[in-house]
Amino acid sequence: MSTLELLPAVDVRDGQAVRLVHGESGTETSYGSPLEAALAWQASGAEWLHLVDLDAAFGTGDNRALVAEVTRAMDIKVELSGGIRDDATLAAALATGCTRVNLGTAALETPEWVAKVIAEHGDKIAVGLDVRGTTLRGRGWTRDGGDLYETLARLDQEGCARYVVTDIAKDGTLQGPNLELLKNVCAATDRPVVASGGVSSLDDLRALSGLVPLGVEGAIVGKALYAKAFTLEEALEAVSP
Ligand SMILES: O=C(O)c1ccccc1N[C@@H]1O[C@H](COP(=O)(O)O)[C@@H](O)[C@H]1O
Repeated sequence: MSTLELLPAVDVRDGQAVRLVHGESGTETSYGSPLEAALAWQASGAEWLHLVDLDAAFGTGDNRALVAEVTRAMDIKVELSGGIRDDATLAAALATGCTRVNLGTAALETPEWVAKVIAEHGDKIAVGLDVRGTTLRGRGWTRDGGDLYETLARLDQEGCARYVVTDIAKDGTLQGPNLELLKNVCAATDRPVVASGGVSSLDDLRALSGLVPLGVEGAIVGKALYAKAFTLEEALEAVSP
């Protein structure tokens, strides 16, 4: 059986590594230098880094130079997201050498552009499906963007390689992942799914590992690592077969 991939998260706001609660602006807890955080996850054995420019996602500026510096400093694979919405921001993101980018708002607001870049870049493009219930949210999770399953069907048809599914109600809360949502998404698509939101314990990671046969490929872990609920080494051990 394949091993669940773990993607420690570094979300950057105003130059700092932060965690939010429910993705809401103003709920930040700061954890210092994004580069130091990323290097620490790499040193602890991470194979992936999930790196988010939150200011670009919220439209409150950007941390592009900093996320590019962090990406270039990594020897591991980087999934880069936040504010990648047009040719210029996509080109800049890919030029960092990241392994793939994660598109959120663009998949809701400019579907023709997203279909074009999926066709051009294949599995370098993932789409972030950030949901409340079954309603997608964009622009820093502040605006509704349509139905999850209708959008998923459209993106599947366009050849989207992978989805990063975040339950906003769980994100940053340490309440456990939404396993029902993940099962439902896996039932609706044959593409790999990266789970995001709510991981609080090693048992949560074991539960997500149990969904690997259904199509869950990986899990983003944020608050639990920063809050020291467990170490990354313990997490990697927990998901190893
Ligand atoms: O990761 C977060 O906590 C988060 C909170 C609020 C908004 C976005 C967030 N993260 C990620 O940002 C990208 C979407 O950016 P965009 O819409 O393409 O500009 C996506 O990966 C979200 O999961």
